[in-house]
Amino acid sequence: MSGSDRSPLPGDEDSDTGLDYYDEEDEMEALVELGFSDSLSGEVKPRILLMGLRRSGKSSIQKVVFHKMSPNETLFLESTNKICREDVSSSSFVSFQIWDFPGQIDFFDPSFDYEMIFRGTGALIFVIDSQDDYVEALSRLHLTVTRAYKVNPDISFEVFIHKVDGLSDDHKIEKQRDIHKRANDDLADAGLEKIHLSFYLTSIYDHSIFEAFSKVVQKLIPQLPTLENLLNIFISNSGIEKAFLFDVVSKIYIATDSSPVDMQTYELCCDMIDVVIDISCIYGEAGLPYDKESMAIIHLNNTTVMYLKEVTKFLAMVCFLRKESFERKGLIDYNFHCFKRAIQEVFDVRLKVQQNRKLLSQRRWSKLTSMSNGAASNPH
Ligand SMILES: Nc1nc2c(ncn2[C@@H]2O[C@H](COP(=O)(O)OP(=O)(O)OP(=O)(O)O)[C@@H](O)[C@H]2O)c(=O)[nH]1
Repeated sequence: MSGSDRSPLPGDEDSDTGLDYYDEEDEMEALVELGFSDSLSGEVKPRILLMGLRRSGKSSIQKVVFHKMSPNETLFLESTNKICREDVSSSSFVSFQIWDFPGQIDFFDPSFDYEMIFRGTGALIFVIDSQDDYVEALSRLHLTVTRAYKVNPDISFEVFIHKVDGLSDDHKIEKQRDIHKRANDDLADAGLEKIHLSFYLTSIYDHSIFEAFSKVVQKLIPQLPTLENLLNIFISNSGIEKAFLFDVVSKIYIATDSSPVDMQTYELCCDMIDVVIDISCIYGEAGLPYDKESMAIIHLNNTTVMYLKEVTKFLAMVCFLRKESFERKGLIDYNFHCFKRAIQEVFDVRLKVQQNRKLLSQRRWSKLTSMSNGAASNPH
């Protein structure tokens, strides 16, 4: 084969630049496709949409989870009448944009560019008020999901069956079953059974909303399997029963080991984080309430110990273990040290990838603007 008819190889002088250029463009396309880039601003953040009928509880969810608003204060929230965008960047792992939509969106309104919005979306949370009649909500859910899926089939569709605080346990399960069945039947009738909807029972009056949000956010972390593996290795080497990696600011857990999570354990973790921050604020030295030295041990009863340790500026590991295992604290601390170093590496790689993507995005944007300027100055 002559040099001219073979495909260029990565060692060839010219092809190197060609391949680089191709990769860059390709990666940008992929990023925009996957919804990880706001190509105009150069920002690289997954976008989470909060949608649903009026008064279903969207703004309350956002305020309680990300602004520490107390649930009772949400009674005074005014209706949202335009899209509210917010950046959530407490740690490198919990970094995304939330878009809170007004209740009534008209997909036929030409000023609402839903194609652009869905193209850049990682997760769409549809909130249904479980205390209200949900027939209209279900038809809106169907319309929204089918429109979004056509534009971007990679979106995670999350349905929050919300305000379940007013319902008995039996009633909650009954509602979930009914909503699940009707929503999936509607999709099957439209020949779209391949669309997967995840359902959560939520309320701002307990921890369920934080737990549900944790699961939504985890799906947007590409490194999740690595984090879970590291936690699995850490707990099995240290005799620990359950471990979580928490974002201390939002109390969203970004990963846990592969054993199942129960609500009570999750609530205890949230309470422990609150206690640590509160005590540190009241009795700690001036400065940040959470830093490299942050650590807490709580003996729950005669058999279980909770152990919290700082991992990074915004992340804490909270774990549960038996008292006998805690007697080997030296071994746990050694394993924790290795775990922390590994997390730091994952963290650094992620940061580098994010910076590179941002750079690529900005470079591409300036290339596009210089091309359009050139076209404007040269009409031929
Ligand atoms: N019982 C109960 N009430 C809730 C819950 N979440 C929100 N609410 C109440 O629901 C009402 C409406 O909440 P909003 O957050 O304003 O609803 P929204 O969906 O943003 O409304 P629009 O901006 O009009 O689209 C408020 O009075 C909240 O206090 C919940 O989990 N349980």
